[in-house]
Order: sequence, then structure tokens, then C-alpha cells
Amino acid sequence: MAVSGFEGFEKRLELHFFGDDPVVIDMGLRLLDFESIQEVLDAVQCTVVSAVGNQYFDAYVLSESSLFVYPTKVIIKTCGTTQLLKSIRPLMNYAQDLGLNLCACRYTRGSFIFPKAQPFPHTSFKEEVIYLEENLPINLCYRKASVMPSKMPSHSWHVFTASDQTHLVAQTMPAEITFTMEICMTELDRVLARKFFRRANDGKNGDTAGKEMTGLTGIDDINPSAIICDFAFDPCGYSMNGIDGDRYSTIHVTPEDGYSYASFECVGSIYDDHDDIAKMLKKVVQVFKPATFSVSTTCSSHEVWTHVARALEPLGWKCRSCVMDEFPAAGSVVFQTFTVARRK
Ligand SMILES: C[S@+](CC[C@H](N)C(=O)[O-])C[C@H]1O[C@@H](n2cnc3c(N)ncnc32)[C@H](O)[C@@H]1O
Repeated sequence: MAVSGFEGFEKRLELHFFGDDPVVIDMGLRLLDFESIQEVLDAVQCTVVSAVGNQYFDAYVLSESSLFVYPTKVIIKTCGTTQLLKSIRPLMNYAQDLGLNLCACRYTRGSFIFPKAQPFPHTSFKEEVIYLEENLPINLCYRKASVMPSKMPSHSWHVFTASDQTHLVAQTMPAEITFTMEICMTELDRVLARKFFRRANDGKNGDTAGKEMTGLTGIDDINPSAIICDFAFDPCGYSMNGIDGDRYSTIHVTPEDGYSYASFECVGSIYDDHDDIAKMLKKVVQVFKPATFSVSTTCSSHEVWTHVARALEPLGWKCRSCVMDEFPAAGSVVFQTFTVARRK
């Protein structure tokens, strides 16, 4: 039997919907009751462990990563051996009951540490793409799948996008000039990774132990204006969602030695202060001091990624590869990989 640990690398699915009824669009998918959400998660094989919401969206910490529900958008990110793509059908069905139809889909993931442990339809990227092709409606006719390579054969970025004509047009609107940044970190500093282990008989529950880890690790300082919903697993592991107005951020940590992994994801606007983006990136990598990490930036403008290496190289990491690809539904994706140059 193959030796296998916990698969930290997440699969990430973003679905956009459209509808005609302004009343529905106002709350849209947020009208889904908890039973319906849990039914979607049953198909994926995970559960909700904590939740928070504001006037813009709802954020759920899952047993395996996170779910964000906006009125016309869902982002679901799951790790381990979950079957994320199995959420597409039930989500489309529930959305249709609310008068919402799918208009764009983006699926991304890194390279699994334990690919042989993945169940259908995640046994290979080819299998995932076939599943996506078969389960998406035909109006999403602009489709592209790509594996973006790096200098390290075990680190590549898998991207599938699909969109209809309506969404392609919507992307040219100024309000849509946002970026998504996904950071995948491996070989975490061992001392820092220990902070994501619970102390035996600490008398805390997942929420209170999570809150303690958020403070002790400096995660609460990454975006001090975010409301944080955090959870510590037993005996180790950590997840958090940050909500700041209409923006989310999320961190997930698998601290076990041998397959340690942490991820950070956030959204922003290309009009954000570049110094603020650089400061945030620096704080993130210093919480984990990984030996290797990748930064994937998805944006309809070409600029944001140029600040990544400039922010991180002075801290002792070197950008080893940088590749860019264009996608009809998502703009450009830039995939950069970094390894330690020298410790500072
Ligand atoms: C859900 S968390 C974060 C996952 C995230 N994708 C990451 O960055 O690795 C996974 C960590 O929690 C631990 N863990 C403990 N109990 C767990 C449970 N019931 N479900 C999922 N993970 C659990 C795992 O061993 C692992 O260290």
C-alpha cells in the first residue's frame, strides 16, 4: 500500500451565475438554506465547522478548507481526498431553483503531493477536464484547459476556465478589474509549523484553539481590518477565513512534518496600493517561512504579479520560474515559483 499523508493542496472552484430578477440577484445564492449547502458538501465529502457573514457574503470554514457564497458567485476550495467537482451539479440545480444560471467557471489546483490517493474525478487533470466538459452546460462555450509548468517538475498549476458570451462582455467592465492571488507553500519552517499543533488537554474547543493560533502566529496581523473566523483541528491543522467588506482571504495549514503545506488566498483590486499588497505578501510568507512556494495571480490586467518577486526576493526567496497564460473567462494567469535563496 502506498504511504500517504494528508493532501494539503486544495482544489478550487469558482462559479458565476446570472439571473433576470433583481430581487433574487440581491441575495441570490445566499438564500440557500443550510441543509442545501450541506447537501452540496455531502457530494464533495466535507462539512461546515464554522461560519461568518456580512452584508456582502457568507464565509464557511469547512472540515477541508473553505466555501464563500456571494449572491451570484460561489468559491469552494477543498483539500484532502474530497471530490470537489461533484459540487457542480447540485450547485447548478439549487441556483436554477432561485432563477440563476451558470455563466462562468474556473477550476484551479497545484500538483498533489499524493496524486495516487485522489478519487474520481480527481485521479488526473485529464479526468478532471473530461468531468468538467461533461457536466457544464453548453452555453459555457469558451473553454480552455492548461497545465502551467515551473522549473520543478512536481510543481505545476492546473487551470480550466469556461465562460459564456455574457460573462466575457461583463469582464471588460471596470468593476470586474479584480485579482485573485493563490499562494501554495510547502516545506514549512519546522518551528513555525509546531504552532499549528494543539497542546494536549488544552481545555479549548476548535474555535478557541483556532483564535489562539491566529494570535500566536501573527495571522491576525496580515490584514488587521478583517473579521477572522478560525478553527484549529485536533491534534493539528488550522483554517481561517477573513472577511473585509466584500473581500475574503483564507489560510489553511497542514503542519505535519514530511508533507507540511500552507495556503493563502485573497482577492483585491488592481487599484489597491502596491505597497499594501507587498506588505501583506511579506507577512504571509514570514508566518510560515516555506522552503518552496508558488504564487498564482489571476487578473484581467497584467500588472499585479510584477510586485510579487519585488516584495519577496529581499526576504531571502528567489523567483525560479514565471509563466503566463491567457484564459477567455478569467483574463491572464501568472504562475511564479520561489525557493529559498538564503535565510534572513
Ligand atoms: C483542514 S486542515 C487545512 C487543509 C488545507 N488545505 C491545507 O493547507 O493543508 C488540514 C489539517 O488538519 C488536520 N486535521 C485534523 N483533523 C481533521 C479533520 N477532521 N478533517 C480534516 N483535516 C483534519 C490534517 O491532518 C491537516 O493537518
